[in-house]
Amino acid sequence: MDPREVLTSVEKKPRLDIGVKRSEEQAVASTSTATTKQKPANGEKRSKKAPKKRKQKRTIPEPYSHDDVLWRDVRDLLGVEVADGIIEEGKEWNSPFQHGEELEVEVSAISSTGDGLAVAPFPKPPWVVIVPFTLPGEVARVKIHQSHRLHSVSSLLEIKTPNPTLRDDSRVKCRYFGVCGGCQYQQLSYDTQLDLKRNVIAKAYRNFSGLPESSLPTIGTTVPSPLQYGYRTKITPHFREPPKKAQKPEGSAKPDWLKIGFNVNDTSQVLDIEECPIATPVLNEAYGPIREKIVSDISTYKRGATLLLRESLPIIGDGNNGDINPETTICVTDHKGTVREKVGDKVFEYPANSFFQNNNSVLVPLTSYVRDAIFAADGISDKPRPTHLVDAYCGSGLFAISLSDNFEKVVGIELAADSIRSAAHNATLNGCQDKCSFLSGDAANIFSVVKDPRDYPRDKTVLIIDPPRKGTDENFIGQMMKFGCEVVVYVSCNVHTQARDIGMILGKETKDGRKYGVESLRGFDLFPQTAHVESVAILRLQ
Ligand SMILES: C[S@@+](CC[C@H](N)C(=O)[O-])C[C@H]1O[C@@H](n2cnc3c(N)ncnc32)[C@H](O)[C@@H]1O
Repeated sequence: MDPREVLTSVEKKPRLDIGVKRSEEQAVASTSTATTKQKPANGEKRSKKAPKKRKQKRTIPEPYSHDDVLWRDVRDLLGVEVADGIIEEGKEWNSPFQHGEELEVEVSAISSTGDGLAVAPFPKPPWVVIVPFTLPGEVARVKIHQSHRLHSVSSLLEIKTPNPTLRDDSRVKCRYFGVCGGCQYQQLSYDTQLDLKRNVIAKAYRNFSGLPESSLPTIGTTVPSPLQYGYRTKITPHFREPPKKAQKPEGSAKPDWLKIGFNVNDTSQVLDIEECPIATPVLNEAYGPIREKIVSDISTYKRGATLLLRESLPIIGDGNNGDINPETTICVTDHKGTVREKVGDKVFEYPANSFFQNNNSVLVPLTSYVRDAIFAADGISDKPRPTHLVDAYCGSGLFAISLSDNFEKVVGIELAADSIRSAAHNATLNGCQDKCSFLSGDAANIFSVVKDPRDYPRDKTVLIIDPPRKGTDENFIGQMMKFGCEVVVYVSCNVHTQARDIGMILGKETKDGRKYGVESLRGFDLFPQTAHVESVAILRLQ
């Protein structure tokens, strides 16, 4: 069954007291963090009593950003024709709500950003209210705190009628859930989370690829993360600078103004957080003493700071120290330190402040899936077996090195100088330095390096693209089409820019007039309990 059907067409369910009790607690937290009555966070100017009518910023969101994705969902929920009609009349900024207004709404859908979406109740004009931490079918009391184009953002005061089919609050493992902006889905079953993520991919391709549904394969079920809590190997809690009139803290007690943690949902206020259940146990153990040290040293900080906690295998001597006990891990906090991690039988070292995937438990399933998909046609079609691998946006060499056993020659390219140094070092660490080379520079430069078909025969070459959230660009895609290798794997942490790029790729032809088709498309859950999804598309020349 299409997960959307489960999640958007929910019959009314009887009110359940258990849901009400939790939401009362949550209401205290949500109201206390989202209204102007609350003391401002450290370093922020105290706002005077909020005016009833706030000047509304009329900003159109950056394409493919979080706000743009939300906007598409708002437009879909109102109905594209209705929304476009209001835009034509120039009334799309006329919010029917006052700042601070409280009302009851019925949530009818869940957005790709993980928020509940409700249509403003009659007699309000067509308008959407965004209600965080709620599910389709739930009736909630909310407080409006911002208005944008055809929608207003609210904070949740109380869930009056929970959706008992989807919600089970006993699943929630974090005491900050419902206030912290980190997780959206702890109240859901893990299967529902995976279904929702599949639906996000479907919507992204509908909204951003420009491709007819018939040109895409059925989107596969989302591959689960082996760990659903305790998986994050990196966290970056932060705190703000002490307020000017801050008293020197007495003894070891943490002053009230000092909040060390993550942002309150949808705000820039810091929520004081003592533990994070999605982070690994090693990070949580290290975090308590780190917090205590900050409290005792706080008078030495003139500014705020972002902490870094990253799980690592111990590195002894030059790092080439043979067998590593995978059970023993440490927490690296030095931004300039080195982190060591094992993925399957490969070892990776990288600078603590550089990019590496944050959920180690799912990296073997992810890299094995990519390998199996690349060789899926082997022995079935008359095409030659791939022998050469080009890893664009290679970071510290995760894909290049993990898959190196399956190829004769591998090349990676990466913009960040320290990551590319690590990739070369990792090739040596794993004994594949003779077949792997790594180049520093913009990803598009790789095509001038692999252009000689004697070095990289097109029919035996695979290209992996794993760009940052903004996706790749026209220059890269143009050169990739001229290169025209047999298989392309596009891995992305932002399925919306991936959909845009794949739409572009499918609209172009290689030099010899061939086109790519999408052979498979599915999500990987690198971020359980959150609305994020990693999307993997396999493209093959037709
Ligand atoms: C999502 S990460 C993927 C890294 C690697 N594939 C991995 O999984 O560990 C994207 C990488 O692209 C790099 N990057 C960003 N812009 C780039 C560009 N124009 N050319 C090459 N690399 C780039 C970033 O530094 C980052 O390491």
